[in-house]
Amino acid sequence: MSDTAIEAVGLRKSYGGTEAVAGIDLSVPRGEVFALLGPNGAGKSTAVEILEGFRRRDGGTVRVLGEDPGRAGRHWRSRIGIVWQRETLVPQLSVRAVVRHFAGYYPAPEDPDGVIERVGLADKAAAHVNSLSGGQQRRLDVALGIVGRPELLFLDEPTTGFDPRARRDFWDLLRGLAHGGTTIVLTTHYLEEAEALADRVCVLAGGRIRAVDSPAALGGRATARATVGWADGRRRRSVRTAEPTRVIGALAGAHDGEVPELTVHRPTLEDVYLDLVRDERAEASA
Ligand SMILES: Nc1ncnc2c1ncn2[C@@H]1O[C@H](COP(=O)(O)OP(=O)(O)OP(=O)(O)O)[C@@H](O)[C@H]1O
Repeated sequence: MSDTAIEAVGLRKSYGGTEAVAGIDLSVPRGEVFALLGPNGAGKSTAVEILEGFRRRDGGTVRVLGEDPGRAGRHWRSRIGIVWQRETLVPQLSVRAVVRHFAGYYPAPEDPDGVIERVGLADKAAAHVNSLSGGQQRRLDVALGIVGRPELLFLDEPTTGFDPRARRDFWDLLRGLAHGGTTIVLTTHYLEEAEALADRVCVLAGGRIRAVDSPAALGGRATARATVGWADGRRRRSVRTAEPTRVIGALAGAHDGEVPELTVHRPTLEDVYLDLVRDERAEASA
């Protein structure tokens, strides 16, 4: 079995005159949590749908779990889990009935009640699906995505509409899956979600990859200069430096101890993300 879950080279897709995915290379090792970030219309869904085998590509080579998703069959599909962006559309069935039904599609599913428990819906197992709140429906979507014990799980904006507590619980669930060896590809607009979960993030804009790296290192974050700020009487002073500790040491000496209103700022993931996609907006309007 290959150590690579996803390998794409020169992946392309256009809709009429719109080049949605303009030749991207991706390599995702097994067991990784890989987050795709990018503004609306960046090409994330198109790329992911090609990897899932739901959309034809115009060019490039793609291997997902060792097979070409454009040709792979049912067995391959049973090794993949998908959590869709839309709400679950099922008739008036109970949560348990829906999860049992989906479990029947897979050769070696998890116990439906165990899955319901894992997504935090145990007390809703007998409830009708259409009585669930939006966040509870998303949990059910996740249950349906993982009941087949996927080797590779795709999640499209999974925590939209979650309250903060539900989001944290959901992150723990994903961490548990990753810990168990599931490869996870996540698209999200929440940068803190990418930072909390992803081993690597890929920023896509205008159908092209702008950067791929760990959240800590993306866009040169790890080595970026820090901004040290302090109050000098009534004036606010700041300096950008590659050596913030040395600057603070000097300031502490100059102030004989406590430096008034001391702050140290390093670029956040949001700062570098906005820089990366700002370039793209400038190119688009040029
Ligand atoms: N079925 C389609 N027909 C025509 N154009 C499409 C189609 N699907 C997507 N596009 C266009 O392709 C581009 C990429 O869209 P895509 O949905 O892949 O972006 P996205 O990054 O997933 O966006 P979002 O964050 O809004 O979900 C956009 O310009 C979009 O308008």
